[in-house]
Amino acid sequence: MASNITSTKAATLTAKAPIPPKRAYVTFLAGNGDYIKGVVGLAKGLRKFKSKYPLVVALLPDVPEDHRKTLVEQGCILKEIEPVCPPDNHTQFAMAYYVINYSKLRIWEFVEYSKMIYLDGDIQVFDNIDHLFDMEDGYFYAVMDCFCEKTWSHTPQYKIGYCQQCPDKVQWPSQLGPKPSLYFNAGMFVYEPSLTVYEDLLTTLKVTTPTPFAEQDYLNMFFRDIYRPIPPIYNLVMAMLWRHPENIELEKAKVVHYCAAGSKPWRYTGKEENMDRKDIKMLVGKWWDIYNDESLDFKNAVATGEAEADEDDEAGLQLQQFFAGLPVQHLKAPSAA
Ligand SMILES: O=c1ccn([C@@H]2O[C@H](COP(=O)(O)OP(=O)(O)O)[C@@H](O)[C@H]2O)c(=O)[nH]1
Ligand SMILES: OC[C@H]1O[C@H](O[C@@H]2[C@@H](O)[C@H](O)[C@@H](O)[C@H](O)[C@@H]2O)[C@H](O)[C@@H](O)[C@H]1O
Ligand SMILES: [Mn+2]
Repeated sequence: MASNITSTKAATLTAKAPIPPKRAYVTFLAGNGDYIKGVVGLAKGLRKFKSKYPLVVALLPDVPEDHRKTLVEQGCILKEIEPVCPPDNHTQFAMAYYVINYSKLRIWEFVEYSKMIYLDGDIQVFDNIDHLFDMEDGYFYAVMDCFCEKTWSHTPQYKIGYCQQCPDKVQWPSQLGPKPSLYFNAGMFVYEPSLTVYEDLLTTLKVTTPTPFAEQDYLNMFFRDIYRPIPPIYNLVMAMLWRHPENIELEKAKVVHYCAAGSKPWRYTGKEENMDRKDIKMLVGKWWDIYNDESLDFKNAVATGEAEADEDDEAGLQLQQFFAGLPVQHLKAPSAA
């Protein structure tokens, strides 16, 4: 009898126990090429800095079995997604392969998670960033991009030398209409999965003409009203090092985005423009240190019983100070996105 009472009581208690909101990092993997190395490196970097949350990998059907096995062995949670194709159009994407990046939109369907941080496979973390999950709900958080690379040569801002990183250097001419809204790099962002937003994203995409930066342009348009910039230490877009060094504190970078041409560590030759810089060589070396560190392999980390992440309160405080300094228009209530 006692066991029944116990089990009934336990069942009642369990039924009432609130389910804590689930959080995870998420990245995107397509093809059978070498981006697998980027994702393995990212999984090991998150582990090195004791993140409390798992890494989900949204992968396209063309990711081969051996790559999937490697990811599972590194403790990743695999979720296969169907490709998302933009409307037929003859847009010249900044990089031809950007067309596959629309498939990133599938991560809004991962509603088993209340909040996720998306990180490109060519990103590495160099500190614990779990505190970003505690930012106020209802906004889309990401780091502002730069318009100065020739990948932007198709845009009016590039043509007149305007960049949001230094808005006073070249004034936006009124004859070009309103100044462009703040624009984020879509290699890293903090978002909340939602089926209604997911359906809206896919429906709106059907009637949106594709543009050179593919899903990055699309996400900037879609989330314009709830976008909140976060400090560049959370997504060091490599070109900032030579385009806007005054905005960068390299030693404080918690997230580095190897997005400049020739900067992918696993393909690095040092031959492309700017790739012979000392800071680039240092960042590529730091990426390889993590990638080659066998103690960070999942099987070894489990064996040594890695400790839980200890929240970095100082970083959370600095983030609040950053928001306090934001112009008022970025603090307005979120509209339905
Ligand atoms: O062949 C590819 C190309 C891209 N990606 C994924 O798509 C993301 C966006 O592409 P990329 O980072 O090369 O764009 P960039 O940030 O350099 O413009 C990558 O980080 C990967 O996560 C991939 O898995 N396989
Ligand atoms: O599909 C469009 C891509 O656009 C972005 O990359 C670009 C962009 O940031 C430019 O500003 C840089 O000049 C360039 O180097 C960089 O590759 C995202 O990082 C990537 O994830 C993806 O969304
Ligand atoms: Mn990238």
